[in-house]
Amino acid sequence: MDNIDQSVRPVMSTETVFSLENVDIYYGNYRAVRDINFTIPKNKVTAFIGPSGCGKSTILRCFNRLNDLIDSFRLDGKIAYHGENLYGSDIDPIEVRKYIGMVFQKPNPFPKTIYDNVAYGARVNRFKGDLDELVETSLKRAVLWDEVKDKLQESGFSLSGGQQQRLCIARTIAAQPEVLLMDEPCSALDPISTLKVEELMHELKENYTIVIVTHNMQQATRVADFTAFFNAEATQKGSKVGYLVEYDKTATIFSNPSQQSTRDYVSGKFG
Ligand SMILES: Nc1ncnc2c1ncn2[C@@H]1O[C@H](COP(=O)(O)OP(=O)(O)OP(=O)(O)O)[C@@H](O)[C@H]1O
Repeated sequence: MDNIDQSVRPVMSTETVFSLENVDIYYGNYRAVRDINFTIPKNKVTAFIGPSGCGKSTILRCFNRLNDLIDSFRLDGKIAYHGENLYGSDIDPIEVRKYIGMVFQKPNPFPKTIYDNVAYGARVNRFKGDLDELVETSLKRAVLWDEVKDKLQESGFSLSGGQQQRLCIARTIAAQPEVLLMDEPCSALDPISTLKVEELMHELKENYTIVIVTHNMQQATRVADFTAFFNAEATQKGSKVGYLVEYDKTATIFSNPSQQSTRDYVSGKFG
């Protein structure tokens, strides 16, 4: 088995946003991931890669406490956000989601106008500022403004898939989060839309910390500063448990990984 401890080097160069210490995640009696230790740096893009079922989405969803909505979910160990226990008894998961936004695999605009999609979170939070300005700034940051500025009152569904995904990113940004979690945000998009969302990530990381789950190796090399490779192994009970094999600069993971299983995965030998 891989020597895990030596290969999961902490990223020390920049401020840490999340740190995970001895994290185990369960769904009922089933342990989905085990012994996760690493940190997510601020204003960088971190990619999670690995074969299906190794726990990438499970871990991502822990960062904004989305798994709390699943009855059987349980987390052991600690996830800290800027040093504070994200699962502390005094932490309100709804507040957490204001700081840590999520963009999903399939674009999921609300059945509302383009404007109202972006303004939605601000209205819910009784935003006191200039709503028009917030909508415009968010659409500009999502690099969608020029394409929609003349049809803000049209339905979000009238947009193409790629535009809908950027609308969802604008909606997330409008809530003024610090972190953007993206769970395979391009898997339902055509190559041109994918490229636009990837370019967007480069721009957004100036202001946001981004964590992205992707099955697309090229995408990880294009967008991510750091990459975490997860794998899954069989347990004695016959189920599979996910674990972190290696975490490093993306260039290292793809060109000079320290673990053979990482090398095999990134070169397409399994997964
Ligand atoms: N709500 C749930 N209830 C029970 N088990 C779950 C639930 N969500 C995920 N799992 C299980 O946890 C394990 C990890 O799943 P997860 O979706 O996190 O993996 P993944 O690496 O993101 O997979 P993929 O790449 O296919 O999306 C899998 O065995 C999965 O079946």
